[in-house]
Amino acid sequence: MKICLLVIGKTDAEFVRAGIAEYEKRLKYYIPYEMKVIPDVRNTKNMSEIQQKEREGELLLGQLEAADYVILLDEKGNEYTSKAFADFLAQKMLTSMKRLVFIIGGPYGFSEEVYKRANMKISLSKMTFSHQMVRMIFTEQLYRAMTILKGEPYHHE
Ligand SMILES: C[S@@+](CC[C@H](N)C(=O)[O-])C[C@H]1O[C@@H](n2cnc3c(N)ncnc32)[C@H](O)[C@@H]1O
Repeated sequence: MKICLLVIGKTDAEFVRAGIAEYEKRLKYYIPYEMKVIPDVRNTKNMSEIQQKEREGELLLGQLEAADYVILLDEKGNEYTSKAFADFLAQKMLTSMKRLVFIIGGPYGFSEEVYKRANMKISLSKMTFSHQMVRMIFTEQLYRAMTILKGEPYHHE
């Protein structure tokens, strides 16, 4: 199984880029992983919030394959402990699933079409993070999950 993280727009802040790069490097020892960046539509046209969400939604859906299991990172999703999230990933790895796709929304969240396509929603907290920060926090949680599954000490440090 491969894990794909779909995000919208380049990572602007250098400290976020550095954090993502660090956890991506570590994660790749455990599982095939890639972060795919969808172009930020804000820079191309003067769009309303709804138009932007819909266009981003079309671009996100265009990246998906029919067999993908799609999980939205969303404040209104189910909350997991890191251990429960690791167990969830372990279950998915036991199946014949080829690709598990996590998606982080843009500044205004997801369009209705994206919500309809999703298999589930996961919340990292009840608080709202910037879509840029979420990519770093989530990459760290993926890495943490892998170390939990391998019984490595990172989770307790
Ligand atoms: C600034 S937030 C968008 C907030 C928007 N008002 C909404 O209703 O979703 C941008 C993206 O970051 C992600 N995000 C922010 N906080 C999150 C959290 N606590 N848990 C999971 N994802 C979060 C979501 O993917 C969200 O679409």
